[in-house]
Amino acid sequence: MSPSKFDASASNGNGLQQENGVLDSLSLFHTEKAVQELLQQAPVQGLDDHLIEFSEAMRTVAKALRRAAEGKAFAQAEAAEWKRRYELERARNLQLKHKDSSPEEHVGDFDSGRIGNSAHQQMSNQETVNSGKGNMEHGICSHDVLQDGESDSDPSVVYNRIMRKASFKLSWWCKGEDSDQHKHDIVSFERGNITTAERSSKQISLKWESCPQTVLILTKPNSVSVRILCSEMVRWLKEQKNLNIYVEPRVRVELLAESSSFSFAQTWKDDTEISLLHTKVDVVLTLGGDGTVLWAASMFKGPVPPVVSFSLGSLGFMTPFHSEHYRECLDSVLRGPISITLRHRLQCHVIRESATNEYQTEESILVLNEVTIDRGISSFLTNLECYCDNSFVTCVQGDGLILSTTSGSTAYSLAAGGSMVHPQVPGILFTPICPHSLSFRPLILPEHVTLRVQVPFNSRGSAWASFDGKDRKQLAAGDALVCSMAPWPVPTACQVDSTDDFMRSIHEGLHWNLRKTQSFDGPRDSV
Ligand SMILES: NC(=O)c1ccc[n+]([C@@H]2O[C@H](COP(=O)([O-])OP(=O)(O)OC[C@H]3O[C@@H](n4cnc5c(N)ncnc54)[C@H](O)[C@@H]3O)[C@@H](O)[C@H]2O)c1
Ligand SMILES: Nc1ncnc2c1ncn2[C@@H]1O[C@H](COP(=O)(O)OP(=O)(O)OP(=O)(O)O)[C@@H](O)[C@H]1O
Repeated sequence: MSPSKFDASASNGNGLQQENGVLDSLSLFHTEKAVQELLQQAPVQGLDDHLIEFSEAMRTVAKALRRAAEGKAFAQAEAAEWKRRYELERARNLQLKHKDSSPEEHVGDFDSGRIGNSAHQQMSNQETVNSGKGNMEHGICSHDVLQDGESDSDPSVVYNRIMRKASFKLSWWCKGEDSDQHKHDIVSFERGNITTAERSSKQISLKWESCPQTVLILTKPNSVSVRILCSEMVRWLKEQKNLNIYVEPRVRVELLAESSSFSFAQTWKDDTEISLLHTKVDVVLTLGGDGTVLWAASMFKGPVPPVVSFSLGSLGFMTPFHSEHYRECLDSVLRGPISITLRHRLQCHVIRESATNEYQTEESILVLNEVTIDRGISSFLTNLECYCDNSFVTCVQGDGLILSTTSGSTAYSLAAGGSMVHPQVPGILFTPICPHSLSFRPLILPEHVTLRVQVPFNSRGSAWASFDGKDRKQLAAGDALVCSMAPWPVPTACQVDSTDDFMRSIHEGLHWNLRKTQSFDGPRDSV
């Protein structure tokens, strides 16, 4: 036995306090490392059976500790979300209190109309608070007036400015029913009788309760046609609709290079300002292909304003609007109501092996299409242990695994043999990539599960996770990726409704089931 192996087994023995059943986590950390080192060494002839048993036990302990770390990570995420809600609520109460004490001032502010644009080339760092009546009061989601606080740092900021986010209401829309077709405001499961009358797959409709005032335009880079359309659209939105317009810093530079008259276009300076965009922007417009929609979604790490996507790409699965008709389309969107597809996103946490003791995860990443765990440049099969709510699912040995949303079901997952699923279906697709097995079929799991993909210690190589095709992260042996449905979907505006748009996309974009119709001419069933 080599000296290192001897040391490892010795330290393992010391670290386990088996007598009273209490595990010293720090010692375990070293123990686990030692076991890994031990396992990485070539097997020695006649290795003691007890040592093998012992290393198996160590693996089990390591797994248990990792699960505890993951549980903690989720608890932290949940606590952060509750804290955020609490702070919103507190800010709202403070504001209401303030309102009560000086009603005229606010009525005056409210009536003063749109925001002055001139001084706002850069988005201010102001804290924006939601004075709405709580997220769930009016429906699935409802926004109310937003008010900017004061900034004492930036002299270009106009003080006491009211930044109002347009308020809207989402409701189920039952196709074929008369009246004004806008039915129940909110799904309720608290009526005593269980019915399935209000199915989640019904069309969702967005009705503005106050006029949208601010749009964010995101564009595909390096495209002449996109650049031309963007400057035309920015001008039209300003001159005809008198809207506040945000663009990316790159786009603002391009606009100003074209004409200094675009100085009204606002932008942001840093990530903090990007993180506040959702509190200011009423509608997001994308000019590009599906990649631009993914880009838009990735800018919002929390709630996402309604997204209206103009098609200037090759496929355009999620871009239903034709850019030639942008005026009519925007007229109708700004007037409302709009049919909406609520596209679910997945929230992914990478949990490092070292997090076992540190109880830490990296910042979570939200994906609109999918997270892929593949073998990267490694020539070995992936070896991915998969768990669903802690139940073992399977071990993926092949090129990798795709965990996809239903929106992403028509992207990479489709290419790997997964089903195409209507984007309004709340589920998570579990699609292997080139599995080296004859019996591995893709799965679709319910929306509420938590999936964990673990690179086992005996894996020959690392795995790589990529998020909507971007941000590759290496997963070494012992690392895990934990994934569940995010609470912030991406509301995308439909051209007709979510089913019609989906069908049109699979027919026009993918030529689904295209076949020449068989002629009547020929043999027939005899009667
Ligand atoms: N073998 C494959 O099919 C494959 C391989 C890698 C990545 N992708 C997909 O590309 C996406 C990234 O897109 P990108 O535009 O940044 O990269 P990209 O420029 O390489 O485009 C990928 C293609 O996928 C299409 N696409 C993207 N999302 C789609 C969706 N939800 N439904 C139908 N088609 C969709 C795009 O229109 C584009 O034609 C990834 O999320 C992944 O789904 C697919
Ligand atoms: N605003 C943006 N900033 C940076 N990158 C972007 C932006 N919008 C899109 N991209 C990236 O540019 C790439 C191409 O974008 P997009 O998919 O929209 O165009 P396309 O490839 O021409 O269209 P299609 O996907 O329909 O073939 C994508 O990888 C996307 O992530």
